[in-house]
Amino acid sequence: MPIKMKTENVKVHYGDKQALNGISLDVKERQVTALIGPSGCGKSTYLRCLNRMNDTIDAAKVSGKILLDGDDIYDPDLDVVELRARVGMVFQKPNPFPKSIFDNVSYGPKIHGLARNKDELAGIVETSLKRAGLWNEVKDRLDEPGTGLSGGQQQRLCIARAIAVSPEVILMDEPCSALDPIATATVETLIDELKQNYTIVIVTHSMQQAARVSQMTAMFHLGDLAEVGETEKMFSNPDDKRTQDYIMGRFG
Ligand SMILES: Nc1ncnc2c1ncn2[C@@H]1O[C@H](COP(=O)(O)OP(=O)(O)OP(=O)(O)O)[C@@H](O)[C@H]1O
Repeated sequence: MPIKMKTENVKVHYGDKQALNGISLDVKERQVTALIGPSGCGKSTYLRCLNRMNDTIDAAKVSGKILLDGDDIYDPDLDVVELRARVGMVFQKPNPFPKSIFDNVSYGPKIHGLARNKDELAGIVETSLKRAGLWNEVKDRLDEPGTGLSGGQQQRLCIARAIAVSPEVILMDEPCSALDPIATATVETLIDELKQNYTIVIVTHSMQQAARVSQMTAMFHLGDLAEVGETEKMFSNPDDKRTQDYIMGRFG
């Protein structure tokens, strides 16, 4: 698979504290890359580098190179709003807007001018909800508030919202941690389907989830990239002792 995003020697400081010590990692196109590692090792910080979400944290200073299709995402000519449409994000806690199901999904396409008229907009909403595996459950109540859905449905709504602006990459920060096992299984199946069209990077605390959904796994430890490799190998025969210890449950 070609490389979709490339990071070279990425360092992040929060004030005096260094959270990432120089991460060089390639994210392959149309694959799921899982970021694993003990709490506080820098997984979310790294994820936020990929669409410049760390810009929104005053104390955060990012250095190093971050490339999307070979282009520097810190290029001054690059529009960060555009970048975040290309590299979308789904958060830990489902966070639908306090608006209707329809408006939650149509908001992004509207502000990015992706639809020429109402019918086109409705088409984008339908396609996005279908891709997120939510259409059948909500098609008769698109005017109802998104916040009235179950947790698992809300998370799929947030995934539909991310998909609606036709992203190339979707970043997911522990997207199932607030969901029950059944909703988790639904979202995991969805992630597996989404990789046909999108490049996905997911932070997860669940080794089982990483093993189930990802093709590549990157193991972080104290701000370093301990090891990266094919998920199958990482979970059966890791090279790094820190990975072995972590997946055996010895720390974290
Ligand atoms: N906004 C912030 N301000 C200051 N320090 C921060 C901030 N966000 C994260 N950190 C620090 O940076 C380090 C890495 O945090 P990060 O959240 O990236 O780790 P993580 O691996 O995602 O952790 P977890 O698995 O617990 O979510 C931690 O020491 C954390 O305390």
